[in-house]
Amino acid sequence: MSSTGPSSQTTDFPTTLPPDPKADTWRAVPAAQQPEWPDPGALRAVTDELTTLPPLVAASECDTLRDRLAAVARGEAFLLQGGDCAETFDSVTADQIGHKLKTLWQMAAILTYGSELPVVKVGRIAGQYAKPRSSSEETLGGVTLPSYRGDAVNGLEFTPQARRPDPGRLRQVYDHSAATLNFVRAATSGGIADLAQVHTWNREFLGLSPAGQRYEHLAGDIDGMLRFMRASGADPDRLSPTEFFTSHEALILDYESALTRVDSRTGALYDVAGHMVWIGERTRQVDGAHVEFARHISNPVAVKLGPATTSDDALALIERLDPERRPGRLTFISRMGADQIREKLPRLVEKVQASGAQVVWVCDPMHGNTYTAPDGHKTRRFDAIMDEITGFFEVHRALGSHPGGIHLELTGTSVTECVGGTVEEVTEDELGFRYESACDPRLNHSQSLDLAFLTAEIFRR
Ligand SMILES: O=C[C@H](O)[C@H](O)COP(=O)(O)O
Ligand SMILES: C=C(OP(=O)(O)O)C(=O)O
Ligand SMILES: [Mn+2]
Repeated sequence: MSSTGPSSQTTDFPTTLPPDPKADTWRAVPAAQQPEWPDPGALRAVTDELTTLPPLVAASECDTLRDRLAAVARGEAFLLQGGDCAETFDSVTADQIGHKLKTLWQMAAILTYGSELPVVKVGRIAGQYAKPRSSSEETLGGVTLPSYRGDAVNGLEFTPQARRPDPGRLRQVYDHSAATLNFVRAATSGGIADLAQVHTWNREFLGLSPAGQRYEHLAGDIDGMLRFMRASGADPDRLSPTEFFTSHEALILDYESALTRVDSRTGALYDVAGHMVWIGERTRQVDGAHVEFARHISNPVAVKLGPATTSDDALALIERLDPERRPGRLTFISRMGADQIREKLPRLVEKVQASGAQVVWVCDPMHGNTYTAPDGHKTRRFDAIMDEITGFFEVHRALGSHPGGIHLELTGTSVTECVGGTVEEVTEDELGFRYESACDPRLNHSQSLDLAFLTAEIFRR
């Protein structure tokens, strides 16, 4: 404790201090996809309060993630990033969060074995509450209302009251993120899941269906590795998958900047609402407000790159977001679609390689493969998702770059939102059984593990 006592403004403990004007330079620049808050005074009251609240994550944890991502950029680790398209306040329960974590741990164990690399685990979790939309309005049965923009902004229910943007929700985002993060920290540090336990869960999963037998060779190899470790005196039961980071799309800049603080150790700015933040395909304009905000923070930052991205766009984003070329600072998440990745990704990778910049290359095989099923549900085919991942590996292998990771929308339960799967198939007719997503279709537990085994097989080929 500081010698001047607890009332002092500084302590020996590294702290984060209130925002600095650099957190607000985005206000002078056009910002896409911002809610039309009906009452600016109410918004101001909430963001003023948010600036006084404690950080959700520590700046030093963001630095640790940047180090881990630097290893990914060098080809020495693999990133698994996943979670809901849109978290909802109602789904902040031990069950929902626990199943999601368990699914990510299980996938990470499979991918660690497949890639022979450490897997960096990052959730789309504890802050993923805001959605960019293709259209700002939705029409149902002749009635037109504002689109749902995530629980951070309005309610999913199709009524004028629910769809009215309410800035009080931003305070609820903070509270629900804090509760989620608290549970995640307890679950990851509480020793719930060591490597052997996670592998037992994977074995149970494979035992559930005859189709699971197709992954028997991989599971058997992992058994052998665990036996080998025990025999060599390295106790796998003590290898807990403890390290876990949070991420979300930094979309609503009033919220993100209210939670941006100065790190007293270094004077650098950090967005303390999550360890890593990304800029979406709809808000990645080089001269736009989201890039302007992100360039001032020291967190690891990612940008989604859709099929219209030019190599000049990619180079300009590097210049703007990572002028100092800090290892692990910048991740590019391509989301081209299975039918375009082999054509569109190579040029971007080649030009970035030629510039000498080192970024982390990640594949989001979800957002370029969305279609509407005959019954009206938004869905994605498991085969197309796997095809985009396969194309991503092919492109990087051909160019000598590292396929650094995968970014997925998934849940830990048995929802029926994506079609297909090789272990437990979901058909288009079954989408209505358990379609629970508030926005985009997620892989369910079985499809997520299926994808991890297939990706491990790609590594092994
Ligand atoms: O999650 C991503 C976007 O918010 C989502 O894909 C947009 O969906 P929309 O095209 O239905 O607006
Ligand atoms: C909005 C999203 O993706 P994109 O910006 O790539 O469309 C998302 O990740 O949910
Ligand atoms: Mn989505």
